[in-house]
Amino acid sequence: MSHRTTRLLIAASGTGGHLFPALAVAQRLTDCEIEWLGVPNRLEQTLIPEHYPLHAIDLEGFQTRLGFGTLRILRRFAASILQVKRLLVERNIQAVFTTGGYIAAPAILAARLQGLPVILHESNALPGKVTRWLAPFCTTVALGFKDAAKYLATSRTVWVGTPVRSSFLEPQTLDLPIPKTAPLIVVVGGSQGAVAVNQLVRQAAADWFDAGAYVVHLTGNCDPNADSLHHPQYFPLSFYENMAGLLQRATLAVSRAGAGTLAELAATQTPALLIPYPFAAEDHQTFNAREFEKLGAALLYPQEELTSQHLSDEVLRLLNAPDLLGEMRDRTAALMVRDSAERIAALL
Ligand SMILES: CC(=O)N[C@H]1[C@@H](OP(=O)(O)OP(=O)(O)OC[C@H]2O[C@@H](n3ccc(=O)[nH]c3=O)[C@H](O)[C@@H]2O)O[C@H](CO)[C@@H](O)[C@@H]1O
Repeated sequence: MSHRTTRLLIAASGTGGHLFPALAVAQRLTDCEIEWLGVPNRLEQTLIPEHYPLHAIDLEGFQTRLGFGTLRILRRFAASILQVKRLLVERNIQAVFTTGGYIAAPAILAARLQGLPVILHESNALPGKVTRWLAPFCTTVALGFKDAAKYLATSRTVWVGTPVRSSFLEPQTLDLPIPKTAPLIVVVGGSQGAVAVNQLVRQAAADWFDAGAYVVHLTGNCDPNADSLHHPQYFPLSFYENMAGLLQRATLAVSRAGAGTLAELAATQTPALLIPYPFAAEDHQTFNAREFEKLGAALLYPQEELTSQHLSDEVLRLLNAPDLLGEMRDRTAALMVRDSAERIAALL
């Protein structure tokens, strides 16, 4: 029997929020030959397994004002489209999948120039600029949040949720010395950590320790004070692989509102106190967080209004309200699509 596998290019780059959903889809596409498109010096260089050939293009963000330098950036952008187009031909690619961001722009345009189908996954409640501009060129735009469709009225959209790594769908064990019955607060700042949240947490944590809680703090590797708090109930880690095990065990998460982490919080039904990154493009994390807040799955705290005392009190209030935590946990169910990766794989 002759067997022809589909050759697919995945364009996903930069942050965990773009890479992990793409990896989750790739894991499900066992009968495709996958090649990866990224840029030099970003997370894909360490995260993408070797069995996906990784091609890097030199792409400068075009989040720039018109003026001096614009022409140079446009010229480089045009060159990057041609570079991807050449890659599509040389590697005999038949379809393109992208999770948005800058890398999506040359990938989508090159695919269309080649007449290839493109599936774009947009995980945010407020679709990014590249998605809004280029969605009409895509065969289908798969959405993490239902409401995002209203920004993409002229495109073909379908709600699929946001894929999480397959480890989230099975119970995992947590390899940290935390007593079984102790409340566990997990602090997540996205794939790069969140220095402002880290500071608030370090100031707020003393009361949590007094209440018997443990804290696993994912600090990222850009925080100069990451090593400044020491306590037997406190585990600071710059990056942790076993997010599934950690969030499954967590009593409560204190988190930024990146779409990737939110999908994981829903998958593990972890109640959360969300502090959106105030400088995210077009404040999109606040839009994400509102989707959780309006269903009662999380509480939202704008960073500029939050003091360490308020954070400390709010966490203690929740830890002392098991019924409320239980309700929040139940409400995350409406936000979780268990077969999100399979739905995207089916589209592809
Ligand atoms: C600052 C910023 O603009 N971030 C954006 C970025 O995601 P960014 O990567 O910042 O954040 P996300 O929450 O989407 O994803 C983080 C990912 O990293 C993983 N992780 C994190 C820490 C750790 O120690 N171990 C680990 O595995 C998380 O489990 C998650 O899968 O793209 C997302 C998708 O477009 C957006 O919604 C975010 O707003």
